[in-house]
Amino acid sequence: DPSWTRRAAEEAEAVAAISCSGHGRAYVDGVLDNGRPMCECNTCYTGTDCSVLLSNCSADVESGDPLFLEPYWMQHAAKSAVVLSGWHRMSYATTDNSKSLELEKHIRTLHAAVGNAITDGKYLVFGMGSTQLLNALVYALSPENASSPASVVATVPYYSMYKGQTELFNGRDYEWKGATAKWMKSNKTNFIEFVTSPNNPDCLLYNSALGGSSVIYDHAYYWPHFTAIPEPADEDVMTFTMSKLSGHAGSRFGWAFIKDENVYNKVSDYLHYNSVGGASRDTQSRLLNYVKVILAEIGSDGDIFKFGFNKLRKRWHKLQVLVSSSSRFSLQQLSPQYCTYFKKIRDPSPAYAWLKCENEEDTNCAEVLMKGGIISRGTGFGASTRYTRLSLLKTDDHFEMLLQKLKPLVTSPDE
Ligand SMILES: C=C(NCc1c(COP(=O)(O)O)cnc(C)c1O)C(=O)O
Repeated sequence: DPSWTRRAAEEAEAVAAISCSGHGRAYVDGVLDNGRPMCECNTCYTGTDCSVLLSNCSADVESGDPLFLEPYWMQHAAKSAVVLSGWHRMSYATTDNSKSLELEKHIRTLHAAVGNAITDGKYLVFGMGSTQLLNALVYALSPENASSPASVVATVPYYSMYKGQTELFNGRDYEWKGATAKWMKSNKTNFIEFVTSPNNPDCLLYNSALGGSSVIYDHAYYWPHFTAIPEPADEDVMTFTMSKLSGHAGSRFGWAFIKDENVYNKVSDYLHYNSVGGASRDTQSRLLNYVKVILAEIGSDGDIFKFGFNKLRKRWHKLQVLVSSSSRFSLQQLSPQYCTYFKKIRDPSPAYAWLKCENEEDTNCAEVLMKGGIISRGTGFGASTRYTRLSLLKTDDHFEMLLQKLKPLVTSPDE
């Protein structure tokens, strides 16, 4: 029947037409209420159509949930929709981590077009989120049957996943050894260093601190949304994620470029035993379409990087103006920088605010904010509790709620 897609298309259109008052959205697989998917509301909004603002509700800016890009895809609904047949790619991973060769081609083309990575001569592997690839790479870079395990380190403040994974998976051949600062004077062999650039939580561009042989460059945020691109990254091991490129965190898709074939083969072995290959084929089919849209819109008014940069630049500016109106808090220092993508010097547009509580008595900054109705992330970075992280990546509702709750704290009589 040539119109077998009609039901799916009509259902998708009907659900997309459910407005949820602009403070939520409905999904085709949402919980049904009278046969219609319910609205799933942004934090602090409720009601069948998300039109009710809860009083006294905390601003939740704890996670780097990239919903700031949701409006972009709503604006590109027709180009981004994908219909998959019920028999779409039912097989297990066949060869080479069950990678979509078209997706591989388009990802390499995108890096070349954006100019944020050199991918020639490097193997590409897909993972269920770049999170799955992080431990796969630690395993692959650890020496086999070495007399002592590799030391896994990162520079403070670091993304908590590195420590959490390394300790939980507790491999024989690697061990979490904390901050690079502790090891600067030691013998650099048998270290695996995570370098996050731009960094999470302070959004600065980082290089290796130890200068050792095994470095995992986590470039989750090395896209023009979040930072100037001074030059293409060209490292032996680099990870990226669709979560921060297109905002599709729920699709669980990340990738790594790996120069060394032996490391690539060990990562592939890990993925086979961990999940019979990396990311699902359904996810790859869906995301291939999004990469095509991103590529097609580069340089036009529909350029996702222009959308993301402008959104985050404005948020950062508003937050800076508010925080600088008092001495109670301070933010990380970010400077305008020349960007090879936009071909101009551009303002900062960080994914996160790394907020410091300056008052002597405010030793736990996350607690100070929590009392003021703001949920932030104050632990896990290896840093002092005088700092806490504010996510700038969520919806407009989340960001406006943050400003609303932060204002009285900044101008509080406690000062
Ligand atoms: C969502 C958050 N971090 C995602 C993240 C990830 C995870 O990305 P995934 O591809 O979605 O698994 C990897 N690397 C860095 C530096 C990250 O910050 C967060 O910190 O709240």
